[in-house]
Amino acid sequence: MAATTTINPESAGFNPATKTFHSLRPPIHLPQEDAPISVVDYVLSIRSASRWPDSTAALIDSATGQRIPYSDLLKRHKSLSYYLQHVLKLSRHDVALVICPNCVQVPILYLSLLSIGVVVSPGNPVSTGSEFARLVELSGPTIAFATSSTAYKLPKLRLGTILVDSPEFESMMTHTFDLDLNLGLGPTQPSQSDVAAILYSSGTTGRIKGVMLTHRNLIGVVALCRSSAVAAGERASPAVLLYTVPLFHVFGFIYSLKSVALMETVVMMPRFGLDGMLKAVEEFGVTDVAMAPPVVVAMVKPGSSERYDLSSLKSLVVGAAPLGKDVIAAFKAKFPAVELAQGYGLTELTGPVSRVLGPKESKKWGSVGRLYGLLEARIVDPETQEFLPPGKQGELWVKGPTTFKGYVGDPEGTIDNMVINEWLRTGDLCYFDDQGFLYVLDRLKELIKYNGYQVAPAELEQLLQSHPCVADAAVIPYPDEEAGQLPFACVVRRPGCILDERSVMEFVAKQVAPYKKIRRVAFVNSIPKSPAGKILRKDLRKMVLAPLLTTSSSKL
Ligand SMILES: CC(C)(COP(=O)(O)OP(=O)(O)OC[C@H]1O[C@@H](n2cnc3c(N)ncnc32)[C@H](O)[C@@H]1OP(=O)(O)O)[C@@H](O)C(=O)NCCC(=O)NCCSC(=O)/C=C/c1ccc(O)cc1
Repeated sequence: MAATTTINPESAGFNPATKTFHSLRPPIHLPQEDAPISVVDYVLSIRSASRWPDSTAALIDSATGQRIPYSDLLKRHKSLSYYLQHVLKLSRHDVALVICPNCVQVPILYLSLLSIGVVVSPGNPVSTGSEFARLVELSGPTIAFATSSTAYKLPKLRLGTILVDSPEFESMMTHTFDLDLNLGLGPTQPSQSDVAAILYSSGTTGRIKGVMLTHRNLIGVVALCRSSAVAAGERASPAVLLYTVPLFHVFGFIYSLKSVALMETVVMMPRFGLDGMLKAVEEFGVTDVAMAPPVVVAMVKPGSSERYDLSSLKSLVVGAAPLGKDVIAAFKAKFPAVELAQGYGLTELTGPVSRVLGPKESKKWGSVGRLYGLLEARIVDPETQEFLPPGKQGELWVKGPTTFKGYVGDPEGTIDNMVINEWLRTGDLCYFDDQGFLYVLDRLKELIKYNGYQVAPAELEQLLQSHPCVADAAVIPYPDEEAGQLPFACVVRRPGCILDERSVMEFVAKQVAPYKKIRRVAFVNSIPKSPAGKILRKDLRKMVLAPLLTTSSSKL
């Protein structure tokens, strides 16, 4: 890390007077805040300035090869919007749950719901019935959109559940209604301050939280993504993107909007598999892939990708969790022509905060890039709350128009802890170097990242404690080369009870989505706690994990 004395604050974008980091990217202009436009109006206005023809493929289904050109996407969006508004009678502020794997219908559904002011609330289709019940309780949807393989898990809603993989849904998108192409939304026209989406994020308390994002927030991130595309320079042909990241989390959610704005072709894979992804890259000439670190780990394994022609590939945008330097080195050696662009983002900031841009910046191994144009940042000492200069580590705080509106049903409580004078506390331990590159070192908040998904230890601890043979339990992250971290349970058995590792894991697995499963168990005599009863996780990590790991304990 650079020493503070050698740092020129200006080259890091740091203002010593305000102790604030400013973006080094070109400024970005957003529409007037009171302009009556939705994020869809904004996306479509950018799209209409694109130089690519409407015959460009908007969406490709990797399994069937079905291609939907932009001309058709727009027609489908108009028809579906009409149907939702005039037949189903959905209106501004209604909430729609969307429980679907990645498929070509979802971006069209998002556009249509957002354009008529319906709040889109996407959830993970592998969640359990009780997890869905909690989402419904939080966001109060009137309708759900799901697939035939997920719908059975959803509670009954006022307007029921529409299956997006049904012939009926296809006809909602393709029926030629007597359309006034300008939908004439009148009073249903969303305003920028309206909530546009509720995304779900794991709370450290174990209760899932609904993160409210406004149309203004989404307009902000579409503008950020567009500025990156402009900075990256013109392409000879439209970019062909493949998302391995799910459309129900912020990374995939905002990418589905920005791809329409930039007229990118998106290849959809319903379920991730490395071979399926590489085959799709070869078959559809994919240029860019959005992914979480485990996919990079899989790609660098010897023999994993050699039989595919990946020459179309220009860049990988990697976010959702840290990427190890050894994996970056292996990737660079194996794919020297492919840019590995790390990014950093979080749901409460509508996704992107920083990213690496272009081949020169991608040489900064381990950095998650520079701040996006609309954002400011501070590095704050967690003990003293002092604002720190480049080269010093502290909690990252971020300010900008993409800061979320609040958590559903918790207007004051949680947001007050997270947002201080418009500054969002990220809960991540970071530093900026002398050129404004951001590095994420650790998480201050108690969350495990499994395959780029957040897992709250508290949620699993509550489940474990409900087992009749468990006297006490704590869950900590266990480092794993492929998944990043695994949920690891430390369990105190009740005297006289027989309880083994397998039964602990099965007990939890039955009640949670697969990514939250406990994947290792240790039996201990007690869980170290503070006098106030708080689990001393650092002590537990040292006590339980250090003997199990051959790597240095600083990695824990
Ligand atoms: C492609 C991954 C890395 C691996 O996929 P996988 O191999 O299918 O594994 P999963 O983790 O999805 O699945 C876990 C378990 O669920 C199972 N599963 C799986 N899909 C099924 C199924 N449809 N049916 C039934 N069982 C199943 C799966 O089999 C497995 O079961 P098990 O055998 O117990 O391990 C996948 O995990 C993944 O995409 N993770 C990324 C998550 C993600 O996007 N997180 C983003 C959060 S938002 C964020 O951080 C924003 C960052 C950001 C950064 C920069 C920006 O510019 C903007 C934003």
